Amino acid sequence: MTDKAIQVNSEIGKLETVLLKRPGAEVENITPDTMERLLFDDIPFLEIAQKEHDYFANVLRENGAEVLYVDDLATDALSISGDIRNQFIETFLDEEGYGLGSTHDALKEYLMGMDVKDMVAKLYAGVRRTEFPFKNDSLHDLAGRDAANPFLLDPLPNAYFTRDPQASMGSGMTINHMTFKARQPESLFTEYIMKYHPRFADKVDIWRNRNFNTRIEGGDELILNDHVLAIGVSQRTSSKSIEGLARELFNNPNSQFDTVVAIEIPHNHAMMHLDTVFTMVNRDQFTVFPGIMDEEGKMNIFVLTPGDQGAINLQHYNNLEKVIKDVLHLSELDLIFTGNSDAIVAPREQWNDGSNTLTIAPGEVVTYNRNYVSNQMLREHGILVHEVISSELSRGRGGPRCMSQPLWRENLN
Ligand SMILES: NC(=[NH2+])NCCC[C@H](N)C(=O)O
Repeated sequence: MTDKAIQVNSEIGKLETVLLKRPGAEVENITPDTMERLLFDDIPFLEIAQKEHDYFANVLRENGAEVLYVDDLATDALSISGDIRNQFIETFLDEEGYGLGSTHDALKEYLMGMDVKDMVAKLYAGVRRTEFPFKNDSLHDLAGRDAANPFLLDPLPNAYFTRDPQASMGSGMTINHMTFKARQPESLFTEYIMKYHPRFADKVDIWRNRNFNTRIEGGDELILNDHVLAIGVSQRTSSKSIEGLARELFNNPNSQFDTVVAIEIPHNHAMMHLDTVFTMVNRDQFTVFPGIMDEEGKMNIFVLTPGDQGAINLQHYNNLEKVIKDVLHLSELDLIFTGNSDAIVAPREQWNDGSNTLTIAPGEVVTYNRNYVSNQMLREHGILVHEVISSELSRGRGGPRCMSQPLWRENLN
């Protein structure tokens, strides 16, 4: 591989290029009945969510980052040829359970008849039964389906959390098999972008593809430095995927990663990913939600390193501070607790992604303005905080880190 298209050797190096998805019609295709299945706690007001998202994108641009939009890249990649488009639609429909039959044929005809940009927007927004003249359902299409669901293809309202379908890691990426059906199609877009978009094709190491059936999501994948990762063992990422990824990274000559810190966190909706409770904001500073530790401050942490003949060594620890200091060779570590560890403020601000900071340079972060206690804590610890507006975006349970996929960060010296 001559030139690289991805360079992410830390969580904190100056952000140069970032991938976002502006919330679209998909967000208005959530209903009270589907909300839970679609992983939302409320229905955002799209117009305001878009304004907030544009504000976020502008803060990143003003601070020197190139902002790319995933739907634009997908449109470019799928515009390359009818064959690529055909293959994509066949896979998409097949994964949605329309491998053959009259619904498959009708959906395919409808989607392939669109302008590519509209087709991409439609796949994110979802396709309703009543949208196009629909011939007879076949038994195959109806059996086992929820007849009350007005959507033939469900909307993908979580797409604006671009962190999760994949994770940039060194010169490559993991393209993720996501946990819930509601999000699984999202990483198919990443796969096609990485495979066909001229900016990325043949320039990205794929450490793990989405065809594995064990789950992993980008919110759990933290790049602590050019050879150490922290990965959450969580509702969304299994120990099996972590082991598989570690094995690949330790044995692939293009990878420099030799240490994976697997951090077990509670399996629940408020803390679905490691980055909702633990993020890196500077070389020796991290945010932490106190609720991930027991009363004695302990938790389950496993450090994976290469063993003999492709095996993996595993060590168990329970003190997060000590492990991070060891793997990063630091003498001191500053842990900044969400909501100042207050019994009410900490869980409230964690719920609104108070720990989900996006670091745009060492000691410089983007956070939601609603988490004012955590933001104040960050400032008191010397961090430069850029606040973004957050009333509607936060209803999907994700913050600035979740809403961004760095593709290029300046290397630290
Ligand atoms: N990296 C993150 N913390 N992402 C948050 C994703 C939130 C989204 N509603 C989900 O449940 O999947």
